[in-house]
Order: sequence, then structure tokens, then C-alpha cells
Amino acid sequence: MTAREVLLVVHTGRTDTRHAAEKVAGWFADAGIALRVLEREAPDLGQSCYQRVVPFGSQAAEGTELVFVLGGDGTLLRAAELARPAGVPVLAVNMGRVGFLAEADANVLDEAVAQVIDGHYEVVDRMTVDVRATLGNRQLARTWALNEASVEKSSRERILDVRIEVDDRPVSSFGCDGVLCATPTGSTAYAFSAGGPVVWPDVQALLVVPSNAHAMFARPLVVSPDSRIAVEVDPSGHPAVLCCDGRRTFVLPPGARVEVAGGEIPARLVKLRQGPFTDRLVEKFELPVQGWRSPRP
Ligand SMILES: NC(=O)c1ccc[n+]([C@@H]2O[C@H](COP(=O)([O-])OP(=O)(O)OC[C@H]3O[C@@H](n4cnc5c(N)ncnc54)[C@H](O)[C@@H]3O)[C@@H](O)[C@H]2O)c1
Ligand SMILES: Nc1ncnc2c1ncn2[C@@H]1O[C@H](COP(=O)(O)OP(=O)(O)OP(=O)(O)O)[C@@H](O)[C@H]1O
Repeated sequence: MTAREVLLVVHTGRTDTRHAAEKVAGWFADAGIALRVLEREAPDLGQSCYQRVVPFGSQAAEGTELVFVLGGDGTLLRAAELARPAGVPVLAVNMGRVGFLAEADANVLDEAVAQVIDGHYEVVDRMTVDVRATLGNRQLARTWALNEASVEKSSRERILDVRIEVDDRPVSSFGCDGVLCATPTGSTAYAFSAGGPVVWPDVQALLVVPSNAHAMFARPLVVSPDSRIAVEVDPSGHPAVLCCDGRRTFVLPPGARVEVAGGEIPARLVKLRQGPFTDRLVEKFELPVQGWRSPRP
């Protein structure tokens, strides 16, 4: 039987998260599960926290059964970059501010670890997007996103002029701060702030959401998961940036074209709770289920 191993990814900037890592390591060790940590995080974690140190990269999670995250959404997105190439799922215990994508809160850390030890969890596939940026025949970037690919202005004083296409047909041109090409998972993140709809995660669709468009028509679009979206930066305008999940960032010169399509490889997330997405949305966004107005007399 092969030894069980888990990659631990920690928001090492917080004392409570480092302490939680020690507890998690102890529980896993008692269950005979070895822990890997990232080279850059190891110095902040006690040596009792891990058996192996690996560099950040596509090999980091290879051979593990899952990536266990102690942090917020940003830390989960960082972990997803490691888990995706290995085809293993990510489980986050929220020790951040929002933790929308986390499956458990810190007060049930022990229960989350116990479920992993006992293998009592489901894995769900979340849609991703594959992203390619080109300038003429030159490829500028080939990357992916779990939340969104955002094409944003790179100079705060300037407007970004873009042209949007869906399935190789032009839709609209406008000036804006940016355009977000989001997955259902990303619909509660940047695309939500830009006025996009919340899309339940089991819906298969892609979103195109303009941000601060100076235009009469710049509504959010919901397109087929098989559609190809393109955002072209005006060749005579200003440069832009492409940013995927707030992490993978590339410069886009005027004239660059960004193509976004449903991703070949999904992101796999561990599901511990049985509750519907509706409850998570209400809880995380503190939605006023009762409304704020007092009942009619
Ligand atoms: N104006 C905005 O809303 C804005 C601006 C830039 C980036 N972002 C988002 O930040 C993400 C990167 O996250 P980070 O934590 O590294 O950056 P961060 O620390 O700047 O935080 C961004 C916020 O977005 C939340 N968030 C991230 N993914 C989410 C999701 N799928 N659903 C609901 N909320 C989510 C995080 O909890 C956090 O509160 C990007 O993918 C982008 O979606 C949002
Ligand atoms: N050890 C680390 N090394 C590098 N970057 C880190 C590390 N820990 C955290 N970060 C980065 O710090 C940023 C903030 O982390 P995170 O999003 O987890 O916390 P948060 O903002 O409090 O939570 P939330 O996103 O849920 O509001 C993220 O971009 C994350 O990837």
C-alpha cells in the first residue's frame, strides 16, 4: 500500500494559521499521513509540521491525495495552481477574511481533518477557463483561471478601449476600466463587483462582464460554456494587463488579443458540507433574508 501524503498550503503571514498548521500536522501524523509543505513556507512552520519540502510548481502536489489549505480565497487560488496539474482536489479551511471558496471554518478544523483521514468527502469539478493572449502571430501568454481572466487598463489615468467578440463575431466596442471573463465560480468575485450575475457553481456558462464601461450598452453577458470569447485591445490605444485569478499577470500591448474558452482541465474542490450553494451565498454575503423593513402592522 502506498503511503498517504497531503500537501499543506498555509497563509503563513498569520500567527493563528501557523498554530493551526501545527495542530493539523499532529493529527495527520497520528493517522500515518505524511505532510509536504512548500519551500517558501517551511521556514515559518515548525519542523514538526512536515516530512518533506517541495518547490512551488506543477510537481508540488504530484502523488498527494489532496492539497489542504489554511487561509482565505487567495491562498486557495494559489493552492489551485499546484493541485490542478496533479489532478488532486483542494480543501480549504477558512482562516481569511471571506473564504467564500472554503469548505469549513476554523472552529471545525478538527472535524475537517477527521473527514480527510476517514476519506469521508466528495470531490466536485469546477469549471475553469483556458486563456491565450497574442499580438499578431506572437503568443504573449497561455494560461488558465478558476475565477476569471481580467483584461484591465494598466494606467489609472487612462481609459481602456476594447472590442468584444463571441464565437468570432463582434459584439461591442467601448471604453472601460476592464473586462472580466469569468467562470461560475468567479461570478461571486471580481465579476460580482462589476455588476455581473451570481451563477450557481453547477451551471455550465461563461460570463463577460465589463467594468466601468463608458457606453450605452455594456451589460454583462452569459454565454455558452462552449463559446469562445475574445477581448481585443485597441491597436491605437493604451496598453493593458491580463490577470488570471489575481495571480498570473501579463502585459498586453495595444493591439493584443485575449481569447478565453472553457478550460480543458477542471479545478477539483473537496466538498465536506451537504448544504446548498444558496446557503453559502446568504451566509458569506450576509444577505438580508428577512429584509430590513419591519413587518406591516
Ligand atoms: N473589485 C474587486 O472585487 C476585485 C478586484 C481585484 C481582484 N478581485 C478578486 O480577487 C481574486 C483574487 O483573490 P485574492 O484573495 O488573492 O485577492 P484579494 O486579497 O485582493 O481579495 C479579493 C477578494 O475577493 C474574494 N474572492 C476571491 N475569490 C472569490 C470567489 N470565487 N467568490 C467570492 N469571493 C471571492 C476574496 O475573499 C477577497 O475578499 C481575483 O480572482 C478576483 O476575482 C476582486
Ligand atoms: N505564504 C504565502 N506566500 C505567498 N503568498 C501568500 C502566502 N500566504 C498568503 N499569501 C497571499 O496573500 C494574499 C491574501 O491571502 P488570503 O486571500 O488567503 O487572505 P485573506 O485576504 O484574508 O482572505 P480572503 O481572500 O478569503 O478574504 C493572497 O494573495 C495569498 O495568496
